[in-house]
Amino acid sequence: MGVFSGILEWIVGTFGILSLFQWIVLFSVFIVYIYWSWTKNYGVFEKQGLFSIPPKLFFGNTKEIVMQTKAFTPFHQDIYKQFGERKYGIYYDASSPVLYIKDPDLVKQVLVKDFDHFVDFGFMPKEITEMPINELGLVNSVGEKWKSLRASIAPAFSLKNIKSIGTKINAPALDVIDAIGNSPDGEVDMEKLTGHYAIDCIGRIVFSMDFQTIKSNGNEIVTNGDKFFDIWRFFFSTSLPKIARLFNVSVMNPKTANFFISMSENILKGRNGVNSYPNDVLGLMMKIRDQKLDPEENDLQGQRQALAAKLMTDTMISRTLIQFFLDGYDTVRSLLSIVFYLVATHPEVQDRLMAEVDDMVTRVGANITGDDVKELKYLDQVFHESSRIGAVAFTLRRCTKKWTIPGTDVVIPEDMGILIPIQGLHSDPKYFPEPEKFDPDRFSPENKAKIKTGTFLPFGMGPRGCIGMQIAQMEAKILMYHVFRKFHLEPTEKTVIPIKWRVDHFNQIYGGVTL
Ligand code: HEM
Repeated sequence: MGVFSGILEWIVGTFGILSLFQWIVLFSVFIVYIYWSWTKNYGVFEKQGLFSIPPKLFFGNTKEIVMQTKAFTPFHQDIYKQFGERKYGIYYDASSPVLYIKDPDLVKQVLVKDFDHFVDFGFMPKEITEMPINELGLVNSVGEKWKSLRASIAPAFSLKNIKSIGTKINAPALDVIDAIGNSPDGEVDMEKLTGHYAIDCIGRIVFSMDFQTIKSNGNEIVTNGDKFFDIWRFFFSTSLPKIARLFNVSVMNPKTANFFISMSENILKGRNGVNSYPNDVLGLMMKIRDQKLDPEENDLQGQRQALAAKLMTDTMISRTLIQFFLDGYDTVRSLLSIVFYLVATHPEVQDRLMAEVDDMVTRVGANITGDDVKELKYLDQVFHESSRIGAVAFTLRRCTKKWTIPGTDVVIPEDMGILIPIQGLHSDPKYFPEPEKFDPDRFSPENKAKIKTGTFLPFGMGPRGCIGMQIAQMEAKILMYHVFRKFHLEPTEKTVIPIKWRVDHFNQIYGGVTL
């Protein structure tokens, strides 16, 4: 409603009250403009010899996703197959041609070697990325701003600086154990529970607070976290960025964004009054801001530390805090749901995993630390294999400096998107034989070394790879340890086997994960 009344206000404000004829002319011009701007790029790269999957009017190659007739994972696995043995080609994201890269060496080149040409994410057109209303931290930052921002907040995400992270996460993991134990019929919705766990981990790691999400079976944080993305806003803004910018339509649900902004600001205000630095991520960011970190001996690190202090304003701190909710909730919930689903449906894996966990229990009991986790080798294999099967479908970069596809004369212009098909690579039998099989031994120490670089990317790769990877892995592994220390999981009548994906969500299992 807001958009349409905005458009109407703008028209009336600009042109005054119009006659019916003028309305018809205006509407026709608008339709012709939309059609032209939508289709003007179709076929451009094909003339230079690149293969493409023929685009459908308005949808490009995304019709099944937009119409929700196919889930993200199988959709992207099929697209990957359609490119056959080609190393790259053109994929149409609605009206935009995107360079689709299949070859792992080229993937490495884009994400690491030639990173300077691909600094920005390509999930949103540049026009809307830079709108203040869409500015929610690192993910949305571009160019030099991103570089400085990432360098300044990196210490807050490193495990070295959160030494007690493992111990902190034991508390929410024990709450999960209680919730499973208290389930009256022995049936547990693991998807819901792992989501609550992800929120409580953020509370402990970032704020040293108990949000009590698990204990109270949900709260306002979960309700808002579930509403962060409005699909219509995303499609509207990415398909018609100029109009979205004109009418200030944000990609995120503004009420939800405001909820997290004011929550983060309030916690920070409360802390600013107290002259101490608790041992958590917020405490670390405050130390960076106040230049209270131990000085670095190395010159370069010292310079970075000084730069970080300059950038770490209160606004920056609260934006970074939101990042934890934005990126650390849904992702962790999805991955942990997949872990538990896959283990429950593969008893032989569960037996081996429980044997390893039991051995650790005799030594450390319920108080596992980050260092102990490193010794759980099979658990690590199970985690990696689950993240192969349950990875996000793709990641996107935007070309920030003209780039020539190696060995060709084809020039990729600034602002063009580059798609890295994570799920396609993970499901390619060339790199992962029998890809549909859940086989944690692919990641045994001897096999892991054989995995080709650029083919396994659950957290992306290179300077723009996932900054929360270590935290996410620790959260997942600690919970796996506690759950398999206490329980044996089995599918229920509700469990859909083999795995199927929901069409209305990026990465959730069809039928849920009731175990
Ligand atoms: C299982 C959990 C997670 C998965 C599978 C995941 C996956 C990813 C992927 C695939 C990317 C894109 C990387 C690329 O394109 O190279 C990414 C980026 C990012 N992730 Fe994660 N992530 C997870 C958890 C987290 C957590 C817990 C946080 C923060 C607390 C986080 C923060 C971020 C941020 C800030 C970026 C953007 C980095 C940048 O712009 O420089 N992620 N993540």
